[in-house]
Amino acid sequence: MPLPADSNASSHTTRAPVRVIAVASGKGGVGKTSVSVNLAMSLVHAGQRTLLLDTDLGLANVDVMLGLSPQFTLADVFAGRCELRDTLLEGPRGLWVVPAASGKRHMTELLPQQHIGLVHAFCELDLPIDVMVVDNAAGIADSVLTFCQAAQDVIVVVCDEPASVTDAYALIKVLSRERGVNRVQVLANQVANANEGRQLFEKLERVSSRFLDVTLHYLGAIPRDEWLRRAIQRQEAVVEAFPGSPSALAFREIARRARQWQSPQGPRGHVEFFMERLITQSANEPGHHDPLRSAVA
Ligand SMILES: Nc1ncnc2c1ncn2[C@@H]1O[C@H](COP(=O)(O)OP(=O)(O)OP(=O)(O)O)[C@@H](O)[C@H]1O
Repeated sequence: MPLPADSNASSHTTRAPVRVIAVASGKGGVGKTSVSVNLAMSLVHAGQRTLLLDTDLGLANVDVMLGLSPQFTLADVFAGRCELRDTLLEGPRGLWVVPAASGKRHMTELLPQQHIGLVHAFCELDLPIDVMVVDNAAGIADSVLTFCQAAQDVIVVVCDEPASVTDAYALIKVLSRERGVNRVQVLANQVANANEGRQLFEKLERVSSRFLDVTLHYLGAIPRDEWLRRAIQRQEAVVEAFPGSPSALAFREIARRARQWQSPQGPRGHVEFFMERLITQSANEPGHHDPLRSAVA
């Protein structure tokens, strides 16, 4: 897959930092991948050059949801069979996708340095992108925490199930206490009405503000929508397949809000610091090396 013409041509320019949005949920099956895919696609519709990164190294499915057939995945990169740029796929309307690998259990057991190496390798890809949406695995594994910590914004997806709310709280708790994340966006999915979404948020907010040093923002709600299921069956984003459906309209509104987020004033942690630094540097600088390879060596 050829990279865009200017992907290696920024040795003298300083680019605006790429906005990195991590999507996580705690509990599995709440709609995290649907949110990642449709948020990324809505950002593309809004003219943002977007990369969708699937980091669910155990149960990847971004590529399946978009009907893409990867030749290489992150599993091949870690096994030394290809470079990170070889995994890049072009999805609908120029959305860039980096697929993970499904069913490779050992991929879930990577070392923290390898997660960080991966983050750095992405920075050095130097793709001309404005936004990177990171679809995380369910749970609170190290990889999830690292990608959320490295992102400027974290979206936690919840739905109206007790386990979803308690697992979302558990995720927010470790992000806040162990990784210094102090700002989280909450997105309610599969809601029956707007009230339900707001109530879900308030439930989480009440307990978080009491016990944690973190600010939760209500990003909004995506309705339970049969059109979204149909889109999944067609292996398309609902915003592409059924742009007038209730969930597609909601995703467009979420993307509009996400585009208005202020850039953070300063680096939040060392991973973010490195990301911002590396993204604004050229990949062609003398002494350029492949941090992913060093990290996995
Ligand atoms: N807004 C919605 N309306 C209707 N159905 C939905 C909605 N969101 C998700 N679903 C249903 O939930 C299923 C799981 O969604 P998805 O794969 O996005 O969840 P996930 O949290 O990424 O799961 P996993 O943790 O297994 O990766 C979808 O196949 C779809 O059928």
